[in-house]
Amino acid sequence: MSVSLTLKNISRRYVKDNEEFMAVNNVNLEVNPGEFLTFLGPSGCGKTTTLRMIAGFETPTSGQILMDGVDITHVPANERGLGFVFQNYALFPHMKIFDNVAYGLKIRGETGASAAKKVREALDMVGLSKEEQRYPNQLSGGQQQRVALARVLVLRPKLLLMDEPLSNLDAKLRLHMRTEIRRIQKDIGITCLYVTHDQKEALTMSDRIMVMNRGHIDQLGTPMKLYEDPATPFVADFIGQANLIRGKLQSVDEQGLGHFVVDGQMLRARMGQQNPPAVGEEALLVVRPENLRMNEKDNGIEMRIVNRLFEGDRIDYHVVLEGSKQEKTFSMSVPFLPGTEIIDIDTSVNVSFNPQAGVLIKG
Ligand SMILES: Nc1ncnc2c1ncn2[C@@H]1O[C@H](COP(=O)(O)OP(=O)(O)OP(=O)(O)O)[C@@H](O)[C@H]1O
Repeated sequence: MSVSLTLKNISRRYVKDNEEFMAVNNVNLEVNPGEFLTFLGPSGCGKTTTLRMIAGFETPTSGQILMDGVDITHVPANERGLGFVFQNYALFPHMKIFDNVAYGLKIRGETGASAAKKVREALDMVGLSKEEQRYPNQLSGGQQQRVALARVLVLRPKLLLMDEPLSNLDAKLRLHMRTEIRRIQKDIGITCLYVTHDQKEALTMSDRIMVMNRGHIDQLGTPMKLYEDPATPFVADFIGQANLIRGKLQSVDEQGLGHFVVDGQMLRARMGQQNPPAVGEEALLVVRPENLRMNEKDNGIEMRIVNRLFEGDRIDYHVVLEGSKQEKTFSMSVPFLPGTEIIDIDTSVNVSFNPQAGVLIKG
């Protein structure tokens, strides 16, 4: 059983330092049944507040929340039938894993054989059937996190809400748990809303990502769409690494490529679909470090290498536009393969890219 969720013009106002501000500002969202949707953004952008309003722990200042078309805006949290997993997943240390998972059912008055069956099913979902007689401190951090998930899943929630559930785990375990959580969510087919400030986590786990910036949605889309066609400089910079190069859009040719002038030099790039600039306007070219090439001439611009970082599998060159008013350093990431030529700092190079690998946006 999976449900849809709709947010209609949801806002939340708070008072901070005696001033009112919008922590969440007019958010509209349709979450599809069975979807894994992530709220991504920097600290303070309103992710947690949005999730807490869906959970029923906060009341929106205005707007509506609908589950399968039914208005739940004012339904108390414990009547919404949702499961919430926090980053602090304190298990009861004196209770066996089985009892930790059974606890919620017991509170509801469900005990006996049917409750035990549900507990075993939940433990099975998270792959911990064999551990039911152990205590939390006998399990690894990742296993404990899965118990926390089982404890929520045993209640058969209609919707799973997760707020930074992996942030207390070490880096390696975090990577492993990304795959685990996604597998479990897919197996059950439950609709899931997930909060993180980690863009890699969002990219690898989500069906769609809602990028939040200062209380509003900057962009909503699939991970690939956000990466390839960012709507704003903020999204371009927050998702992956991006070079943002300022210039002016001179014209758009019959292939749909924008002709873009940067310090008197002409470059061609794809027009952004989400937020294209107008001809004659100042605009930004977004090009990823891995898409820049050296000395291939076509669609290139003269730059000077100012730094070089060896990263093992790649070399990261920092380059600047020679004699430009743009004092920014751009980044070019070149795979380090056998025979790769190493270029010295201070060398002038022609830095180019395939026009399809650059995108022009307003900014
Ligand atoms: N109860 C509250 N009273 C006043 N301000 C609040 C309250 N809760 C949150 N805020 C403010 O609202 C803004 C959004 O907070 P929120 O916790 O939703 O952000 P977030 O994106 O989840 O960030 P983080 O990742 O740091 O939790 C922040 O500026 C925060 O300080």
